[in-house]
Amino acid sequence: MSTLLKKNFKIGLIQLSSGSDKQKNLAHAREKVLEAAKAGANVIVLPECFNSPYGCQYFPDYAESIEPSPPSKEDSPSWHMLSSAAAETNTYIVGASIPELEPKTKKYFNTAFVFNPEGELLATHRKTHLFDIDIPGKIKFIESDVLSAGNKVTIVDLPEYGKIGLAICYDVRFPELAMIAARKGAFLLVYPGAFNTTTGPMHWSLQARARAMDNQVYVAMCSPARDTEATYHAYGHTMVVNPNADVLAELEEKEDIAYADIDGSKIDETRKGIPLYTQRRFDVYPDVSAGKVRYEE
Ligand SMILES: NC(=O)CC(=O)C(=O)O
Repeated sequence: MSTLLKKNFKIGLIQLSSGSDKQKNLAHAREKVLEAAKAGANVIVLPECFNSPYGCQYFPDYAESIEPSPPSKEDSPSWHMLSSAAAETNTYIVGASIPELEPKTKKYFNTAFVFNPEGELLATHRKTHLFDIDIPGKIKFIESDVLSAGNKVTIVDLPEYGKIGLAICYDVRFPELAMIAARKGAFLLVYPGAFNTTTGPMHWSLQARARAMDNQVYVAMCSPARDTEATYHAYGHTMVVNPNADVLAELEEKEDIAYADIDGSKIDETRKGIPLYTQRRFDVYPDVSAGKVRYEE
């Protein structure tokens, strides 16, 4: 058995097609979770903003409050759908993400959840790096016009399997989060994310493979399906990459589910062949996981 992963399992990533009707989005997401579980997935991932279209103009209307925990069904129907689907299917669900309204501060966040097979919430992650970019003539998107940023590295212990690192979309461009999670023992980094048709072809696969290669861990990136009628055109290409940076599964742009086997021996084999973990020179440069890190396990 692997040093990091207690038991091999199948991951299912749902490249969900969502529209403007939240109730329909939730019902549809639930159906797809049942489908993935029926196909044998033990850990199921949903994409960034699965209960709404992706765009700053939508966040306030679709936002839910998740405090106190558990929230009421009225305050957070998405939370309750994820919890009951996890319990019904006996799976772990990375239910990511939804716009969250923090009642106390009236701030909005882009928040992902992890539920266990009993339907209990194990962790939340608020997108830590907001998607503020301006590529002239191509795309301008300023998430910070509406959203506030989370402020921690999120590492979640799935008791049956081991630790995963969880972050959202633009977070993947900041290798520090991945390095910290991997050095704290994560075997898999999960990124629900909605790249677009400009940045997706440039960097989606490169980011996934780079985070996997640098850290010798599995990486799972889960996108919404592309909707060309929407204001934001998601790239799609949901993918799973192994610790040697090989792409194990990749979708196109339409709705579908990607499956991959997560095998602990592949991590050990990769790290034995190329032993980065014993060769780092922390006498020459600092270890980002050793300093003052705000993280949650
Ligand atoms: N949507 C995002 O948060 C990030 C993205 O599209 C990109 O980094 O490119």
